[in-house]
Amino acid sequence: MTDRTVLDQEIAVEQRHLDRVYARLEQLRQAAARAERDGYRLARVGNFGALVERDAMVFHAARRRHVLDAEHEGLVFGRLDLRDSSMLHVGRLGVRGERSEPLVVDWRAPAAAAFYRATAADPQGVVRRRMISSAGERVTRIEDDLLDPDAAPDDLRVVGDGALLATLSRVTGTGMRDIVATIQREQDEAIRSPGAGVTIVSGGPGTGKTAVALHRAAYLLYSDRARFAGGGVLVVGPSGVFVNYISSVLPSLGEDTATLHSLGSLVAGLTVTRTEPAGTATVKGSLRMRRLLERAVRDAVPGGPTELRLLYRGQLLRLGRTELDAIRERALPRGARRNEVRRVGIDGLFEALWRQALELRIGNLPEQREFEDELADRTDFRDFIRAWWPRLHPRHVLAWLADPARLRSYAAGILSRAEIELLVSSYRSLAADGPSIPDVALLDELDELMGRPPRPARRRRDPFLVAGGVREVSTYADRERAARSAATSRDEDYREYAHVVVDEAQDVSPMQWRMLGRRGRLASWTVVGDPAQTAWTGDPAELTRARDKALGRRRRHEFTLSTNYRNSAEIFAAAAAVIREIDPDLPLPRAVRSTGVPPEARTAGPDELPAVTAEAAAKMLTEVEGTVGVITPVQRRAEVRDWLGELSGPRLQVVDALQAKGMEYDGVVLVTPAEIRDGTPAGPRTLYVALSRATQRLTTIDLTP
Ligand SMILES: Nc1ncnc2c1ncn2[C@@H]1O[C@H](COP(=O)(O)OP(=O)(O)OP(=O)(O)O)[C@@H](O)[C@H]1O
Repeated sequence: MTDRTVLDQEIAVEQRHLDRVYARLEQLRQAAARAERDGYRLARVGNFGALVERDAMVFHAARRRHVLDAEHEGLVFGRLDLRDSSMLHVGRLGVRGERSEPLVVDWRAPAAAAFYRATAADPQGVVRRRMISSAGERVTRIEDDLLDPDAAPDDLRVVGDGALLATLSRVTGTGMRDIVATIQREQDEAIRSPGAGVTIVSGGPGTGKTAVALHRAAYLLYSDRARFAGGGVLVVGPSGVFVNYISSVLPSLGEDTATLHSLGSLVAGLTVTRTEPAGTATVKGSLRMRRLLERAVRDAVPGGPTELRLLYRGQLLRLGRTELDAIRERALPRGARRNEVRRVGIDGLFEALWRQALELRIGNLPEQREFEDELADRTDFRDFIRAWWPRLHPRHVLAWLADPARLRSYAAGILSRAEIELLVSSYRSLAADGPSIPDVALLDELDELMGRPPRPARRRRDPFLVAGGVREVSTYADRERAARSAATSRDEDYREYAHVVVDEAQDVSPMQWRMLGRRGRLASWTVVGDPAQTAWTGDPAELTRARDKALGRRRRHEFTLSTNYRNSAEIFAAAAAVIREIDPDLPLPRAVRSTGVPPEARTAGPDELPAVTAEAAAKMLTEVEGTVGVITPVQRRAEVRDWLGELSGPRLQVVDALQAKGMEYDGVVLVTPAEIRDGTPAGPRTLYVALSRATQRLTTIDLTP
């Protein structure tokens, strides 16, 4: 028999199984819909037993239907033939046959772990591991690994080669793909690490840290749904571009309850995408900013009244700037929250005015209480209060920093002169540009420092109320539905996540760790990152302190990934050379795929740069089938976008070197790498990131010296 015939026969075997699975799925779908209808009918019987029964039925039916309805590209992707002659198929969800026999085992179930972990050295009872690729409902390809030849029966066939490499050579789409069919052993160990505590995953570029973080979120939701779907899983990435890129992975794994945010959108009501040069971001990320902001929130409102004048029973009551400042400062001892102690400030005014009225011996002076009521009724007094002690929103106070004199006075003695000037130049354009990503953590800090004006408590809707206001007794089904709807209707400012996943953690600044910590007080954590890629150039001890505080004293589990699945070996060699210059001993991952095409290095004079960039991008679009990223220094992004106007489209994206964090493109055109390297102290690391984004082709364009 030829190899081809054997392969076709084996494909036919798998096709029969897949047909059976799809037929069974259709049956289950119909049964689930029926059960859900019947379950609700049972509820109308109204006795307790029927309610419990209905509960169980609806719970299973509703959940099942939701899972079954999801689209399942590559539903079954693996098969294990075991030493004891049994066999199982691994897929995106578990499916049982009519006699409850497992037709597919969910990839997250313990029985499926061997699919990812077995090796020839440690076969874990697996004789043959088979990877099955399919398009829609058709099996297109199979690849086998014979892990335990001694235990293989004579008729066991082994076909195909290199499933992983075949997957890695696929073209990149606009969104990241799941890797569920080809998770590697070291990755699997991190994915299935215990749900409690802190799981820390590190590794160089392209080692699958993001992929691991997302598959881990899916794994946790599967392994303890009540806890993680109920409390919520928050996934945080560095930028909006990145969050967009990863947003389809969890849904493709059948999980749609996790909440994804970038560091610019974590605060309710904000969607900030503007990055800042690493130097400025480092200053804004320092814990010292908290002290600066503490000064700001205790300051007088810019443009606010500097004196209070009231005509009272023919006499002038007057408080000048010094008295007003003293009243404000007394009402705001350190730690007091400005929006919450407004009443104390107003009482201070009353007190000072009353004392003055006594001193002036105003005739017919009423009781102090009545005097205060009279003032409180007066429009001019109320207008004064609104101007002197307004309810402040964090963005109001941030806007105060646009005034260089104020900013300098808040920062004096806290930041160095050079640091202050970086802030002055950044905040000068705040009104025009809006806040940047590092500012979002400052806004969150201001929110905490100032507190919120007391608001009447909102009544919460009780998800367990059934018709007529009766509280449901048996609640499995409702809890399940409530958990799903909780994910969509969770308060924008929700802070009680059960698990927080932080990607690109090396770039989370101390101030950003504080912002994350506020949302993860009850959470276990998965933190993934690569210290070598950091743009943070501040005090490392400060960073460690802030991070440890956010993560708490929970037990830590550490994992390191060692294979670069993204870059061709040729491209990673160029990136490695840059990081080696500043860190010769850094352990680097191994790139497993070679294309034979080295990166192309071009140069251009300043005048030619626009044309050369456009030409290189156009060429790149013809050389690769998938996506092209044009990566620029932060300050050049807007102009490069203009240069490429006509080329822009779904396949081409222009990002600055900071937005490129975590991203992946088939082809990358890197504009003026020397400017990225030399621009800031974090330059070489930022360039290392930019150079390690491409899967197939890389072109660099530097200015001619
Ligand atoms: N086991 C795997 N099978 C197939 N593809 C994989 C596997 N692991 C990682 N990849 C692919 O490698 C690429 C890099 O993965 P990912 O973006 O998760 O790496 P990373 O470690 O987060 O990288 P970086 O630190 O550079 O941002 C992605 O395209 C991912 O799908």
